[in-house]
Amino acid sequence: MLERRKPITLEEAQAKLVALKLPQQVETIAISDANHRVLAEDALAAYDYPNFRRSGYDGYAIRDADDHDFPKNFHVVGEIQAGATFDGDLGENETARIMTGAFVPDNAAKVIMLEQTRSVPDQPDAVKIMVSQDRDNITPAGSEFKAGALLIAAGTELNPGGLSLLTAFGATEVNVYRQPRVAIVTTGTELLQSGDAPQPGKIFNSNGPLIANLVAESGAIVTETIQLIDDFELLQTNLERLKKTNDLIITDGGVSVGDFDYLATTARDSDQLLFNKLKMRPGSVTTAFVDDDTLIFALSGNPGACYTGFYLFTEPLLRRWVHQPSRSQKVSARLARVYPKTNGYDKVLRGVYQLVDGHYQVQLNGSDVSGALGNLQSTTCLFKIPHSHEPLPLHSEVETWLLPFK
Ligand SMILES: Nc1nc2c(c(=O)[nH]1)N[C@H]1C(S)=C(S)[C@@H](COP(=O)(O)OP(=O)(O)OC[C@H]3O[C@@H](n4cnc5c(N)ncnc54)[C@H](O)[C@@H]3O)O[C@H]1N2
Ligand code: MOO
Repeated sequence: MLERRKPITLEEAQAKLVALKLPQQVETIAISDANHRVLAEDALAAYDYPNFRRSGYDGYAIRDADDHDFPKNFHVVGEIQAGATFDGDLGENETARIMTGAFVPDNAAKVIMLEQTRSVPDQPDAVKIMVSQDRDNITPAGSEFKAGALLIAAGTELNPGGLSLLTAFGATEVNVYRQPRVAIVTTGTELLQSGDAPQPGKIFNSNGPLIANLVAESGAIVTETIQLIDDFELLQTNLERLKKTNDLIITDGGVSVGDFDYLATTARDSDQLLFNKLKMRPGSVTTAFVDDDTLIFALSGNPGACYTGFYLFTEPLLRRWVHQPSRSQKVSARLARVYPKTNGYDKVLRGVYQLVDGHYQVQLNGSDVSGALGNLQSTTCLFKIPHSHEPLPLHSEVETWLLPFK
């Protein structure tokens, strides 16, 4: 007997995923491993920055009291390299040669750039300063940050610039949200592995690497990618094993109504079935369920449907896990070419977009067939054609997701 499924819309399915409570786990990791990780607490300045008065130029430090009647000779009482300090004070008409980034003597008021000075013949301990300068060329202590100031807010995805800022305050570790651990299970007795010889009736497992790369690019950890023949016991054993050490499992294929579509049965018997039939194409069989506290996405085996389902449902959830919005940008775009087919279901098509005079324009990118994979490399967006008896007129506004990594 063919099991009847209750179809829901794309938006209803997305809302069910948004309603799922996700764990809030924080871990401490080395700064060197933190690029693209998401900060779990505000990072604050541990002290004033810079924490000493710094020279902005190579030159000579002088007192305010001596800043007049140029040109005149100064007695050079020391040389301050970047990294060194200067003990004591400058006296009348005394100066210290100073390097960019070096500690400025406490009673110096200005650094005169080297270009404004001349050596004094036969007097190695003297320098002639030709003119004064309007600016003091000194970066005051605490001028960029006061102790306790917010450096980077919690919830920010760290990048090389942010990590350099934390490092400037001596940080070696950082508290970030834990990334979800994701196992990928591709199913199908027809699947070959890359390196196998082509065989009649068989196809290469192209969705395995597709999903693995998409998961990794979304900021999650791929723990393993396995390939199983269609076998109910084998599937159950592997799911039981993977549930123990993963937050999420993404399966692919075997979720329709065929005799070997065992994932459909597994989903139906799970602790919480979220959805197993969508009022949309491609990917009408896209399924999500929770079993033993592990979220399982069962994506369609058809490559176009697998790709679309990942971006619509899986990617936003993986991003929410690490407190980030989806990397897809939702916009309204105008149809640049009529999509001539009419359909009883909403369609989410693989497209390409252009920005013309400030408006996004979108059109189908090659094939709309669920099993097609030739357009995945060049697809830059997904867009929705709502179900209708008439084709949408040219320039109609359509919901569009501009895809990341494009
Ligand atoms: N009687 C019905 N048949 C089908 C229905 C239906 O409603 N009634 N739905 C069709 C639709 S729509 C879709 S989509 C597919 C979904 O099927 P599954 O998700 O169960 O996937 P499979 O049947 O396992 O495979 C579909 C297709 O994709 C190829 N495939 C599978 N895995 C991979 C992989 N890792 N890499 C590349 N290609 C893969 C597979 O060989 C099939 O050609 O069901 C329709 N049938
Ligand atoms: O669900 Mo299927 O609509 O052909 O991808």
